[in-house]
Amino acid sequence: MARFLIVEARFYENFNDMLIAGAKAALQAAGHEVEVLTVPGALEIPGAIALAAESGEFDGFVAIGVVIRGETYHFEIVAGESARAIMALTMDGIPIGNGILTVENEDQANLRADPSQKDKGGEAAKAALSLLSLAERFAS
Ligand SMILES: Nc1c(NC[C@H](O)[C@H](O)[C@H](O)CO)[nH]c(=O)[nH]c1=O
Ligand SMILES: CC(=O)[C@@H](O)COP(=O)(O)O
Repeated sequence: MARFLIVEARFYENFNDMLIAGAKAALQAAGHEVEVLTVPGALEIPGAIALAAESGEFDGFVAIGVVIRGETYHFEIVAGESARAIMALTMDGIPIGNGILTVENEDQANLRADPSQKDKGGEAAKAALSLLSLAERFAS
């Protein structure tokens, strides 16, 4: 059994609840323990994962959030920088599944968040599980 931390940016509650349900279901179906940590926005997710990884309390992470395009360049910053920083942590060997939706509107978010439709939360959890298996396989 491994310990997973879901780090969620609680910006759009209803979509987050669905993404978290999908992620939890996938992790618990695989027999793992899950905790959820909440941060304000997607830009805070990588920093929170870095701090939690440093603690050594968790074996893997799932980033959950929703970024919906607004009127300004802010969308590109939040979507791009959160993904870039998560990728940087992954390249340091931290198993992370990225379940941050970056969408044009709420309809797109709903379709992707719903566990009975695209289930992107579950997909991100499975990606984290896959990276954790690789980390264990290649551990020296
Ligand atoms: N616009 C969205 C944000 N913006 C907030 C930032 O993530 C961050 O919390 C703020 O800039 C303070 O550092 N966050 C989301 O998760 N989703 C958005 O659509
Ligand atoms: C992530 C975004 O683009 C959005 O939440 C911010 O909206 P705006 O660009 O209209 O300030």
